[in-house]
Amino acid sequence: MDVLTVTALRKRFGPVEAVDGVSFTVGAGEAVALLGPNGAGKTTTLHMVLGLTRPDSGTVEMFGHDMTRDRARALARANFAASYLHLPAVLRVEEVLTVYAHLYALRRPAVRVAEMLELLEIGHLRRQRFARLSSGQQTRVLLAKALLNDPGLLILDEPTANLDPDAADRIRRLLAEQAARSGRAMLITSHNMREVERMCDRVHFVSGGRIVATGSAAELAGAYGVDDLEAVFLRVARGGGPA
Ligand SMILES: Nc1ncnc2c1ncn2[C@@H]1O[C@H](COP(=O)(O)OP(=O)(O)OP(=O)(O)O)[C@@H](O)[C@H]1O
Repeated sequence: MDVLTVTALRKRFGPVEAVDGVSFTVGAGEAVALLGPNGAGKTTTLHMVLGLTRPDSGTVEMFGHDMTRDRARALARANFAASYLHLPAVLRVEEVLTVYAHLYALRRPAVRVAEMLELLEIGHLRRQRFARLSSGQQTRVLLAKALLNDPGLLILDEPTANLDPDAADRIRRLLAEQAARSGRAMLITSHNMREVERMCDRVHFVSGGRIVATGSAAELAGAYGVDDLEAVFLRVARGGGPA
């Protein structure tokens, strides 16, 4: 069953056709990546998926609910993390997570917050104000917030952008293990091709607001006659086609 169905999404900002007819699905337990050069339309697509940006046309259906008509129910089983999100800066880490645990109407908020502090290895930061954290520490708190409601669909805009290689590796493992165990679906954007190779079952290359290539990392490398996704990216970004 598909948890997310995106159909013919379009969004124009003035003269810029940011998203120009994007369609894809994410199945239960599937990890799907949107890749592409800066300005390709990935974040705009994610924001339309989340109902943060209203599409000019096209539809988004999440867990069978239409995003325009029934946003609250569509999003009840989803969550989102991005390094540009701002959590309440003056609150301490534990307080931030507690606010979200209540917003999500979790049954045992204190227990769940404690679990997330341990899972993301941020227990030692629980009394620090969010604004005072390093960017990598903030990323962990944002991921803790995104996992609080045990989402069936986790949407991540560059999930490890601020993390050191060791922390990024641990977070990738954590997300992949959790997804495998719970059947969680993920929709990810990333500029880290190895991350995508490791985490994602399917990749959509976006260029100029359109999906221009789709497949698993191995399928795409084969189609373009190159060794890995990084090389596919360079070919696609520079206007090259399959071999
Ligand atoms: N709110 C906005 N107002 C005007 N133009 C916008 C707005 N948001 C995005 N754009 C434009 O839409 C295009 C797509 O931007 P988007 O952020 O979706 O790209 P992206 O693929 O996520 O890029 P990056 O890899 O740099 O994050 C860009 O040309 C951008 O300047």
